[in-house]
Amino acid sequence: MAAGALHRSIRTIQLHGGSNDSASTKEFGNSSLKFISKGFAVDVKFLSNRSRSFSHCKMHVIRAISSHASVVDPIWSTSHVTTNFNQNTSIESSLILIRHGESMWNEKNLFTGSVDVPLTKRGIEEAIEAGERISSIPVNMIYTSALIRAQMTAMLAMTQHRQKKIPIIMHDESIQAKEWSQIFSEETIQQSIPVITAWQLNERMYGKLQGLNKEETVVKYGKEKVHEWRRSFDSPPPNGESLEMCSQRAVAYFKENIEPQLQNGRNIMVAAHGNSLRSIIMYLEKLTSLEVTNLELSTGVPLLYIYKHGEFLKRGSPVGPTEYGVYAYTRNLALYRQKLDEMVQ
Ligand SMILES: O=C(O)[C@@H](CO)OP(=O)(O)O
Repeated sequence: MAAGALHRSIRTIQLHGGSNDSASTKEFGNSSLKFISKGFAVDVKFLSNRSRSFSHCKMHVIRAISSHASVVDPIWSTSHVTTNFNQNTSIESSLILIRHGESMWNEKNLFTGSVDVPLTKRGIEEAIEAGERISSIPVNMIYTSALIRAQMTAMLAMTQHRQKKIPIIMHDESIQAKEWSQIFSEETIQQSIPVITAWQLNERMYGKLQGLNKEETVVKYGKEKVHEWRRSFDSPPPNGESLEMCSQRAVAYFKENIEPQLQNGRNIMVAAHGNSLRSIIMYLEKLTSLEVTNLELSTGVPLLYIYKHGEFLKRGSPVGPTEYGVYAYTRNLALYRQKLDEMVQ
């Protein structure tokens, strides 16, 4: 990333990050400060520290290194990633969406929602197979929900990636967690992929249906009612979230956090859930509330979108690294794959 671009992005962090970026206040008396913010290791020098508020303090960014390692991806070093902060409309990036592999409650046919259940052996295999399918598609950053089934899926999928970078979960829950998970080798950072976890991408909260058997629920409440709870846009299950409510947090998160990364040329994988992804797909494909009722997502099947000119172009699901079709979609994908091929020779 060009230095100017990096500085602009840090300024954005100051403006929008504010208190979330809470640098350790005990360091405020110093004239300089190091901190990690939104995946950037930042060195700053304070020009004025009269304000006690971090977000209002005037500062000069001396150095900012991406701790979101693969943002500056060596394999992409001559590509658009280095030049894309100037709103270049030719920027193109890949977005992979993947619903987690089969979970232990999918297997038992129980409503799961916000309950944090792991993958079955089959789910693990699905995640690995998904990884093979996307193994030649660039991934610079990963977003997952806060739930283990999505996180397992992302991690297992990345074991198959030909780039061989290591996905590392970013811990932003406290200043200490941030400090204690720092990496001190730039080379190691470059070999890592940041994994951002966000509760907003969690499965819809299924209310009083959580833990109930789906078939038994149909017997008790009728097929129509249960279908309405499961697939309608705006009818919430008892005490739970409707798809619309789930969409209010998931799509808002996508727009605020993921879309800007795509706009900056970063290739993203999102590992999440049937309904949080349905709501995101509804946004990407501009589906109506009626159309989304027919949208079903299989476990462990990755979906590829190309982001270009502010539009999301659906590219279906890659079949595998040996399949040529998907890489012919765009020149960048073909070049990326070619570089991977050259690396193994
Ligand atoms: O139980 C759940 O949390 C979801 C996804 O598995 O089920 P449904 O398909 O009914 O939305």
